[in-house]
This record gives sequence, structure tokens and C-alpha cells, in this order.
Amino acid sequence: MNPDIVKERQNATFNVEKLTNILDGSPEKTRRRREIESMVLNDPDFQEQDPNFLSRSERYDQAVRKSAQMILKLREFGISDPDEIYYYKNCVHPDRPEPLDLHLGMFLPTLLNQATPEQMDRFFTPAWNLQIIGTYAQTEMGHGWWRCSQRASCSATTPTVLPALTSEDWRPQATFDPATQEFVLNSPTISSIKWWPGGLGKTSNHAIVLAQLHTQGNCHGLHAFIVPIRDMDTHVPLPGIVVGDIGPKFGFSEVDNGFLKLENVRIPLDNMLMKYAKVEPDGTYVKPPSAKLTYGTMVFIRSMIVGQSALALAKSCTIAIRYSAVRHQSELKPGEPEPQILNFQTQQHKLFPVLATAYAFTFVGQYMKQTYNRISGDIHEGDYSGLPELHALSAGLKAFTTWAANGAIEVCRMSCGGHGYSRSSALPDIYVEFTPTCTYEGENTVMMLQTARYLLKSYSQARGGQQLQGSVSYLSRLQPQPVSAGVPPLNIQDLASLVQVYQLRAANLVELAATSIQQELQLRHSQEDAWNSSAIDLVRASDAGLLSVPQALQVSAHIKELLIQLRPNAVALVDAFDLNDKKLNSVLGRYDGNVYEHLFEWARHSPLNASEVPPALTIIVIIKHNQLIGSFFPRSTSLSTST
Ligand SMILES: CCCCCCCC/C=C\CCCCCCCCCCC/C=C/C(=O)SCCNC(=O)CCNC(=O)[C@H](O)C(C)(C)COP(=O)(O)OP(=O)(O)OC[C@H]1O[C@@H](n2cnc3c(N)ncnc32)[C@H](O)[C@@H]1OP(=O)(O)O
Ligand SMILES: Cc1cc2nc3c(=O)[nH]c(=O)nc-3n(C[C@H](O)[C@H](O)[C@H](O)COP(=O)(O)OP(=O)(O)OC[C@H]3O[C@@H](n4cnc5c(N)ncnc54)[C@H](O)[C@@H]3O)c2cc1C
Repeated sequence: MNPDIVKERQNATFNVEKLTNILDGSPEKTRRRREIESMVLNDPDFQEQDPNFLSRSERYDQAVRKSAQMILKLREFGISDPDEIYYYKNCVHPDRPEPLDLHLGMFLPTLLNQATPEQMDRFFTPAWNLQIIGTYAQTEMGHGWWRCSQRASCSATTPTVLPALTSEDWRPQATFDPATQEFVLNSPTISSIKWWPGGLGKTSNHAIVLAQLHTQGNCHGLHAFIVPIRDMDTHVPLPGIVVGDIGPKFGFSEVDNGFLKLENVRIPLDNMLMKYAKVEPDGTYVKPPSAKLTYGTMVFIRSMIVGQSALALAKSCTIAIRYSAVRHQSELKPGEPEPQILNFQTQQHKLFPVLATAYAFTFVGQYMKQTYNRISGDIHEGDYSGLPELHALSAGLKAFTTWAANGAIEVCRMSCGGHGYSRSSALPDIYVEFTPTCTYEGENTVMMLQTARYLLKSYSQARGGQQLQGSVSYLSRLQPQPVSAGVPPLNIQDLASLVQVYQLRAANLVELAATSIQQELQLRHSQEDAWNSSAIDLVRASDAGLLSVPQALQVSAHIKELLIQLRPNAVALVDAFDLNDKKLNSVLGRYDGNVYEHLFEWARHSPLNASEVPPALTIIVIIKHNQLIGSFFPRSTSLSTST
């Protein structure tokens, strides 16, 4: 054990285990989590080669092998609780998305939420047993999101064929053929090819495909269809299915994100997910109680991503803070030993806010999950009243927490200096695997605009005298104040006072956006144009804060005090996240703090070190021998064979 890190733990002023229990929810939950982790981390079937030294194809193969083992073991140990599956999976594939994520995270949940009992028997049971492997295909090459309701080409009352449609109007279509009781699916343009779905490229044999439903000559917008894409015995693509991998990406190396072109693919009537919307055998369309129920799985994953932001931050600051406790640099005072870099105020100012945010997001993630479970329970009972708030909250928190975490991971990486740039630190991997959360499941700006839409509606209800409930109740209680009204009193030591100032600021920003829309409406006479011209106000928190200059200075001084208070407990606070070394997989973030010897050991495994003179370098040796430096290069090939 590194002596610095031992001293850090001795100096801590609280019981780390108790805090871990609070983070987990209870001592029993901590015990069970550790039990699940040790099942995986001590299981030789999950031994792996360091993916940093593998090619993409090797990484994919290794991940598929581990995922298949995972499914067998989940079955063997009878683990079926979604939280427990999630823990298990995160230990099998720490920090790395894997080929079955879409099957577990979106295919199964979409069936649970949108399939009829008959469809559950036909699809969920085999999918649970991994005979069916599924993915979720919404995004297309040309469009990441849908707005059918306002388009001439697709409304409940408009005929399908309209003149003067551009190619962008053509999206994947599912047209009902009553003669055969089948839907015919087509991707009519290049831009309508499904693009990005995880596990689609090579792994899946089924896809939930989101396509425009056409029946009896009318288009009814986006609906979900279960489409078999590969033969269940041979895994070869079925007729009419053009499918493959989209190629290397920034990260997600283990995942076969794929493309899918549908060419007159026929599926039976009862392959449309019909828990809510229905098509009768004669082609009659039965509307769902809410068209937005089709988007339910996205709300589920958005809610889950809030907790993932917390986990990514917890990992990043554990690595950076432990490393900062064992790394020494410079001299604070001439002649004195080099201090731990964690003693530099600037280092604390980089890392302690990340640590605080990791804690805050952990609790926000738990709140989001509880809210999701409560409201989706109501929805299952037929009460849809909570859906708008759930949508607004999950979209806004997904965007806010992922943006914040994305930036903070990079702060942690840079705070580790050069070693943060090495893949051995794990920080580059955490970043590349996390950063697409800002894009997928709804691009963050688009999600912020969805939340703003809900806030503006709530604002106008509050101005109309309604008493609002839930997360927007502050809009009923607070009267937005113009900046000229002066600054509100603030006690920065008092949480209630801080919350009040935040609420007032939020109310002011909503009012600002509403005013902008009103002004733009007078200029542009179109609601949509006015909305777009106010989008910056809608999305971005204004630079005008609510604090006076003396208050801002007070905050700054208080932050410095807090840094000093936190310093003795910094390592203990990251220890409380209880991230097992194997799960963290970071040379810099090791629990024992023995960084340098393991950094050296790790580097020696680099494939470039497999031989003292790599084969490619023999050409240099040959060139030197023949004293050909500066001569015509292509001839070197024939020279090399002659030597
Ligand atoms: C035994 C149990 C077994 C279960 C197994 C579970 C086990 C789980 C365990 C382990 C899990 C394993 C790990 C999982 C890891 C998962 C990793 C996931 C990787 C993720 C990969 C990525 C996937 C994807 O990206 S999928 C594609 C996602 N795409 C999007 O998100 C597109 C975003 N676009 C949209 O949402 C929409 O197009 C839009 C909202 C932007 C616009 O839609 P539109 O209809 O045009 O809306 P608009 O006119 O603006 O608004 C109309 C009204 O509708 C309201 N509204 C919009 N959306 C929603 C919604 N989602 N819900 C409710 N209401 C909505 C909107 O506010 C408007 O309301 P208003 O009243 O009219 O104002
Ligand atoms: C790693 C990864 C995995 C994925 N997995 C899946 C999957 O399994 N299944 C699946 O279906 N999809 C998947 N996706 C696709 C993902 O859901 C989309 O990329 C995402 O929804 C964003 O859509 P887009 O790419 O079309 O971005 P665009 O919408 O084209 O965004 C580009 C820019 O335009 C801006 N913009 C767009 N619309 C508006 C607007 N209305 N107002 C203001 N600004 C706007 C955005 O803010 C952004 O800056 C995945 C993507 C990635 C990166």
C-alpha cells in the first residue's frame, strides 16, 4: 500500500462503510451488490485480454463470448431483477457498451411496455432465453428524430400519396396488405436506411423497427414493428433484408452498430406492437390513448442515463483524486519535499466540484428512477396524467447531467497530466464510451427544447392562475423579478436560501423565453418561427445571474473554505463509491495507490514490445546496410528480398 494513500485514509473523519450504505440505499443492498460483483470478478469464464491491445474484431468477438457467458450465468444464478442484471452486466463489461445492450436495455423493455399478452408469449419468452436477439431501430441515416404530426405527408386524415414531396419526406413505411394480412416494409430512399442501432450489424436476429404505418390509404405516423432480420438457424440475413456494420466509431468498439435497408419485407399483422394502437384485420386503425406511448422506451433509458452520468463521474474522480494523493510535483516552499498534487488549491478546485457533482447526480439518479417507476406504474394502470412531467424531467435531466459529466470527465483526465492521456488510466475509455450519451436517446439540445416546451406551458398555466404541482410548482409560487428589482437576499450557508435563489432564477429564465417568443411572434407571425428564433433563450441559462458582485465574491471565498474542509476526506469520499479495482480497471486509480510499478508493468504488455525489433523495422535495418537513405524508395522492396 502506498504510504500517502494510507495516511489519507487515516485522516478521514467519517465512516466510509456507512456512506457506502447510504449511496447503495441500505447495508443489505451493499452486501448484495458486492455479492453479485464477486460472482463476476472471481469467475474465470470472464477472464479477458486487455481490450486496449486488441483489434476491433477481436474486441467484438471477446465481448460476444462474455455476453453469452453472462446470459448463461444470469440464468444459472436465477438473477432476473433488472437492477441486479444491470450490476452484473456492468461488472462483466466495465465501462464498455456491449453487443447485447440494446437487447437488454431496449428490445426487452419495449416488449414489456408495448406488447400484447400474446406477443409476450411469442417474443418476450424466447428473447429472455436468447433465442431471439433483438435491437431497437429508430434512427435513420437522414433523420434522428420524428415529427409526423405536423407534416402534410403524414397525418391521420391525409391520404398517403401527396404531390410535390421531397425525398426527405420519405421515411421507412409499413403498409398493411389486408389480402395477405401482412405489413410490407420498405426503406424508400437512401436516407431512410436505419443507421446506428446497436447489435444490429452482426448480432441480432430481430429488430423493433419504427416506421410510418399506412393502412386504408392513410398514414398514421410512427409505430413499432417486430421484424425478423436473420434466419434463426443459420443467422444469414433474410430475403429483402440488407444489413451490416456501420464501421469504426469514436468508441463503442465492442458494439456492432448497424444499418438496415428494408426491401418489400413482409411481416404478419400481429408483428405490430399492439398493446395501445391497433390495426384490425380489415385494416381499420384504432388509435392509442396517447400517441407518445410509442416513445416510452426512450423515457426509460433517458431516466437510466441520469444514473449513468453519476457513475461515470464517480469513476473519473476516484481515479483522479487517488492519483492526486500519490503524485508529487514541484516545491511549494524551497527546500521542502514536493507536495502531493492534491494539496495545490487549483487541483482541488478542479476535482472537488466533480466529486460533489458525482454525489449530487447519484441522488438525482435515484430520484429519477423512483419517479420513472412511480409514473410508469400509473401508466400501466391507465392513468396517463404524469406522462408530460415524466417526459420533461427525464429529457431535461438526461441532457443536463450528461453535458455536465462529459465536461467533468475531461477535467479529471487533464488533472492527471500526461498519464491521464494513457489508456492505462481508463479515463480516455470512460470519455469515449460516455460522450455519446449527449447524442443518443435524443440529442441534448433537442431534449432541452422538449423540457422548455413543458416549462412554457406550465408557465402560462401558472400565469392563468392555476396552482401547479410537482417539479414546476415554483412557477405558481414565485413572481419573476426584473433585474432592475435588485438582488434577493442570500445566505450561502443555508441550502433553503440557495434553492430559493435557483427557483427565482429559473422562473426569470422561463419568463425571459416566454417574452422572447411573444416578441418574435409579433415580428414573424408564425409560432414555429418564433420558437426557433427564441431557441437560445429556451435552452441556455442566461449569463445574468441573480447575484450581486459582493454576493458572488462571498461565494468565491466560501468555495475556498469548502476546499480546505473537504481536503482531509477527499480520498475517503471517493472510497465510499466502493468501485472495485477490477471494475475501475485503472492503473492511476488503484485502491493501493501503487501507480508507478503497475504503469511500467502495463506498458510492457504493449504488443509493440512483443519483439525487440518489430518486423516493420527490418526495412530500416536493410536500408541502413545498403546505405540507401535518400535514394528512390520503391526499389527498397526488391533490395530487401536480395539481402
Ligand atoms: C424480467 C425483466 C427483464 C427486463 C430487462 C431489463 C433489464 C435492464 C437491465 C439491464 C440493462 C442493460 C443496459 C442497458 C444499457 C442501455 C444502453 C443504451 C444504449 C443506447 C443506444 C441508443 C439508442 C437510441 O438512441 S434509440 C433512438 C433514440 N431516438 C431519440 O431519442 C429520438 C428523439 N426524438 C424524439 O423523442 C421525438 O422525435 C421528439 C420528442 C424530438 C419530437 O417528437 P414529436 O412527436 O414531433 O414531438 P413534439 O411535436 O415536439 O411534441 C408533441 C407532444 O408530445 C410530447 N412528447 C414528445 N416526446 C414525448 C415522450 N417521449 N413522452 C411523452 N411525451 C412526449 C411533447 O412534449 C409534446 O407535448 P405537448 O403537450 O403537445 O406540448
Ligand atoms: C453510439 C450511438 C449509439 C446509437 N444507438 C442507437 C440505437 O441503438 N438505435 C437507434 O435508433 N439510434 C441509435 N443512435 C442514434 C441516435 O439516437 C441519434 O444519433 C440521435 O437521436 C441524434 O440524432 P441525429 O444523429 O440525427 O442528430 P441531428 O438531429 O441531426 O443533430 C445534429 C445537430 O442538429 C441539431 N438539431 C436537430 N434538430 C434540432 C431542433 N429541432 N432544434 C434545434 N437543433 C436541432 C442538434 O442539436 C445537433 O446539434 C445511436 C447513436 C450513437 C452515437
